[in-house]
Amino acid sequence: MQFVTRTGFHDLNLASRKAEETGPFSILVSFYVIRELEKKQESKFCSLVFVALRRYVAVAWLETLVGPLGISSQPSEKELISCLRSGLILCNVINKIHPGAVAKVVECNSHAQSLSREFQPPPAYQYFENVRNFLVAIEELKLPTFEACDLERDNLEAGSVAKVVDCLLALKSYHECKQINCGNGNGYYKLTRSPMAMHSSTKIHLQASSESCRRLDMSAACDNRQPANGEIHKIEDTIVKQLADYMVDTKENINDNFLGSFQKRNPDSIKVLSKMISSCLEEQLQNKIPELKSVYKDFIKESNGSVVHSTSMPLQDVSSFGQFQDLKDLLSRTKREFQDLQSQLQKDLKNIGSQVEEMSTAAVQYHKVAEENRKLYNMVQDLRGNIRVFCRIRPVFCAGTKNVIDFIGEDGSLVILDPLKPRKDGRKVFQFNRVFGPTATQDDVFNETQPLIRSVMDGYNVCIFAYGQTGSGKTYTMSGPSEIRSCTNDDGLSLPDATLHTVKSTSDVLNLMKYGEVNRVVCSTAINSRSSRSHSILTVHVHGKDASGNLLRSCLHLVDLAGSERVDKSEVTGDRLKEAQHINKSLSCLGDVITALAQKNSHIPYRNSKLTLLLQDSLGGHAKTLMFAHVSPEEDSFGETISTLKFALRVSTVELGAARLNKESSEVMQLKEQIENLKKALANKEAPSTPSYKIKESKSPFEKQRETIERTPPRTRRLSIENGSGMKAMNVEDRRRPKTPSTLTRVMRLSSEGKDNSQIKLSADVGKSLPASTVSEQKYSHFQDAEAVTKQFVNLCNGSSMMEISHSNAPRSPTSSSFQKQALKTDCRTKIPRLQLPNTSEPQVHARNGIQNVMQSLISTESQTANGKGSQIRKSLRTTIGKLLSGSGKGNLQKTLELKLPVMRDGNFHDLKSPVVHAKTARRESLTGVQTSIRSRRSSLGGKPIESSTPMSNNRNAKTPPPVHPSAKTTERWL
Ligand SMILES: Nc1ncnc2c1ncn2[C@@H]1O[C@H](COP(=O)(O)OP(=O)(O)OP(=O)(O)O)[C@@H](O)[C@H]1O
Repeated sequence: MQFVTRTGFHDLNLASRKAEETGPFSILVSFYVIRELEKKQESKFCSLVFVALRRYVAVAWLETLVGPLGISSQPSEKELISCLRSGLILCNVINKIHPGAVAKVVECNSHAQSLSREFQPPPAYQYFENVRNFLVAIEELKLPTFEACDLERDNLEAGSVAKVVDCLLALKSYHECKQINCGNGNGYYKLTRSPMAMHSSTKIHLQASSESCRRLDMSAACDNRQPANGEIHKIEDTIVKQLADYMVDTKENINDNFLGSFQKRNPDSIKVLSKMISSCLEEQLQNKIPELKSVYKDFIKESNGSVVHSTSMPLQDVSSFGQFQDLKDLLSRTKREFQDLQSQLQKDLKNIGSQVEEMSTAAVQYHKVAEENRKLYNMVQDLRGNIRVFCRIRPVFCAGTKNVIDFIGEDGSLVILDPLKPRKDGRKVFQFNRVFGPTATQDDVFNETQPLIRSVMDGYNVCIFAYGQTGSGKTYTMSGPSEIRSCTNDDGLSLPDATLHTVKSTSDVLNLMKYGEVNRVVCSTAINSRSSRSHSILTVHVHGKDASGNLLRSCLHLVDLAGSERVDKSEVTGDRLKEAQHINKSLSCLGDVITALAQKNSHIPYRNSKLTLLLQDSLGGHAKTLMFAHVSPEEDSFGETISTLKFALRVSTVELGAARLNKESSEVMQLKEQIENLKKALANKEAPSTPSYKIKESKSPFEKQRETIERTPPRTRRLSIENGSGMKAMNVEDRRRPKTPSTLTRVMRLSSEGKDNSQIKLSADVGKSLPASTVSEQKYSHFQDAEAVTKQFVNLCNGSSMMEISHSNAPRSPTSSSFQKQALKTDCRTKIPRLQLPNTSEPQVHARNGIQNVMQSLISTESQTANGKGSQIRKSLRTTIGKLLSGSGKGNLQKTLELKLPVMRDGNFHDLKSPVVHAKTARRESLTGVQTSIRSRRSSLGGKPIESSTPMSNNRNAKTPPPVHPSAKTTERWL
């Protein structure tokens, strides 16, 4: 507002002072100005003006009771105090309101005189008595009082007159209230207090006296005045502006003329102003009371948690009201702050919630990743073939013995404390795949071990061995808590050599274990009362077929090693001492082997002890190996414990390579069987005493084929499953002889029995033309070349590497065939004796394909054995069989067909399965656009199809075996 901006503090004082000096109307004007100033928070100015206004009101009221006071109607503070100093007026006033309130009023003889002699102070004792009695009466009425000395001073203190005025106005309100309510005390009385006093007051007087009827004075607090209408509002603004301008302009000269001149200039405005101020006051009074009532109730409610039930509003004094306002402000401020805090809290909670959500998501992902890591780690471990190491700690037997085990982690960590060192320095940390504490049960151990046992059933070799100090619980782990051992061999049972027993049930295995334990020497030492004096190895061989007919061969070694022991501790002597030395020695050898394996040395000293020799396959092969490292937790075993754990750590670093599955597909098994049969047949041929091969009269296709062969001696192709020695007999001419296609002697007939035409039966009607109805293009095809057969053979193989076959570079040319020596190994250990096959000298033998050729060779060699000429195994057959046995060509397994060939067994011919590639034929046809004719032939190496009638010289696919030194003994291994 213009006025405010142009009015400083000095101006406010001036306005206040001048306002005190103006008449009633000017008071109203000033009051209005005050209201406006209050709006603009010019509180000091307002307060000063308001103090003056109240003083005038009080004086006016006194005069209505006791008549003229002899001072002006708008007296200064000093005038008022001087007037009241005798106390006579005060006593008269209160006696009028409350008769007898001051029983004895000291009448001053000179009172009348004093009225005429203004400003003459009466004797002190007089007014002192009166004032004191007045104050007592006021106190009894529980109205605001003042100090008697407030009337004594000539130099008035700030606020002292205000107290006197407050008291008078309170008395006035009381009087009015009493008049209204006829003295029943339940009404309101209006209590006013000087703004100065309100601001300085700090106490809240919550008095709900039934006697005192109190009312809140709204005049000082009202800031809610609303103009009656828009016109008034405009005029009001104009008046205020003019007043302000005037006051500022005249500054020092605001006096009684102020309003006069103002009225002159704005005669209508004065009327309006008067009306406006009156209505304003009334409105304020009427409107503010209920509003404050509710505010007050709210305040009480919020402060005390209780609701004030009263028909009349409990009154406080003015100071209480001021403090109430302050508290209200404080409350609203606090509310706002609280709301801010609440909203901030909500935000923070929201943020925290989202952060927690993020963290939980991250945690879930972390767990997933951790789980995946664990799987991958295990996978890597599997691929590397590390020996798994479990550590088991047996319980402490002697209570009170210090335990060296400090911590056992779920993740396989183990912390050992050196008893001779302080805890901080003596901690040694180890990490294994799993650590079983003293409370772990056999079930716990078994649950962790079970997957390995399952692996045995899947065809893997598994070795589980228990290592550790004597008495640390190896036998307990491997055999369980049942203690069925016997130190003696009373029943005479002895197992001098290990033998294999067929077991059909678990009890069979347990019985065998019992046998082993009975046979095991156990004796008492200073460390273990039932100390095992030997290693115990139980091997379970598993042979079986899975649902697909694949053959599984695996074994499980359960090794309970004798414990390493310090003889000074075990206190053994004599034979026990020797046993201990042997035990320690073999364990030391085991340690050497482990060290060599861990360091990947080229030489692994397996042969240094029977133990390591026995465990060779498990430690250096492709088995799955698990070690249980056993430790005793006692303090005095600390040295051995550390040694065991270090050894176990070294073991855990040994890489065995990926475990190998010992599974043979049914096709491979059948092929092996064929080879076995062939070997037998060849052996029969070779044996000089063996009678010549007799062919029974039979109407079977193969018998017909054999008859045909006899009638028309075929140009057999030399086939051999041979070793290098077979090359000695290789005829160079034979090797150079070109491959000659045979006449149509072999017809493949697609079997319609198979689900997908996957079986082809070979008809051995050599030399016979098949009826057109059976030799159709769909059902028959030529078996082109031995290599084609052997390639299919390879395709059928799913990777057994346990067989060893020697081979030489045999020629492809279909020359006279003969079997040479062949060496066959299974399981890398079982060696099948080489077969020496007789050579054939027949130059014009028809070429035979694949296994069929082998059969033909077998048949032909029957009559040619006497010639003593060595036959050759074709290089291609050998090579492909080699590949087959080394496991290549798995991928085509699904597309392969099976060839059934008749083989001779026990003097009779039986069907023998051999593979052919139907899919390959189809592919060839699709690529060349030429359908495979019965009469067309094709080199297995991709040569062009040739007619069966093509002269031998035209066969460009014929190959000559490379020259080989006769003394060469080349063997190749497929592992
Ligand atoms: N986990 C276990 N809980 C309860 N007792 C156990 C445990 N491990 C071992 N023991 C007990 O400790 C003693 C020694 O165990 P055990 O004979 O298996 O030790 P060891 O390592 O095979 O000894 P040694 O090498 O001398 O043959 C036995 O009495 C056995 O019952």
